[in-house]
Amino acid sequence: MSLLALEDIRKSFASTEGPVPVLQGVSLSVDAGRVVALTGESGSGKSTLLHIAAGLETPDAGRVLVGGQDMAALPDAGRAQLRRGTVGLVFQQFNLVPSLTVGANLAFQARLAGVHDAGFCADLAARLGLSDLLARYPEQLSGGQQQRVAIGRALAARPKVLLADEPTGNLDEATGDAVFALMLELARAQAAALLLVTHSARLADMCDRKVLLRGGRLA
Ligand SMILES: Nc1ncnc2c1ncn2[C@@H]1O[C@H](COP(=O)(O)OP(=O)(O)OP(=O)(O)O)[C@@H](O)[C@H]1O
Repeated sequence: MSLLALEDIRKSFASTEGPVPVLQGVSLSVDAGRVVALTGESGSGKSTLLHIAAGLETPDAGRVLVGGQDMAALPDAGRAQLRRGTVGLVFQQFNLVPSLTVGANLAFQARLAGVHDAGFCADLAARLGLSDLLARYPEQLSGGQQQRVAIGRALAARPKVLLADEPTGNLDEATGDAVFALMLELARAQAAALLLVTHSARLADMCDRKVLLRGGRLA
């Protein structure tokens, strides 16, 4: 079954010259244990599509199904619960909680979802090279360290659907490759659906499928 299904998604943004269509009928599904790379040039609408998949933005038309459930058909509380328990997000703004340590940030999503596992969290921290930073606060981290915390926070909650927008964009090549491989390994091991945006053809080649967004449609 598709854990994530986007059906004929359309989205325009208002501008002074009138509405600008960004997504013009995008359909995409990601099955359990599969990793799909979303590519496309800057401004092609990749982040917009990911935000819609996450329920953070509403499409003008089309449906988003998570685990077979239509996001728009759920009441706000149900949508929030689905997002908390099922969907993991790694976005370009890392949205770490500034008042919490790295360790508490790593555990944050898992605690919200009611699946916190201290051992798994510690293992993730080690694999992400964060073990020595657990007592620090986000403002005391580099951009790449913050990015790894955001990835760890999402992975620690063992989401069934993981959406990631250039998740290794702030990391050097060797670190980025290792972190990318970890995301793929866990998604496959946990039978999660992973949809990620990447500008790297090399990283996209490591995924099960590559899709290209161009002219508002998937090519
Ligand atoms: N809230 C908004 N209001 C108006 N226009 C927007 C808004 N969000 C995105 N856009 C426009 O929609 C288009 C797609 O933006 P989006 O961020 O989805 O592209 P992208 O493919 O993720 O780009 P990049 O690779 O540079 O991150 C762009 O032309 C952008 O200017």
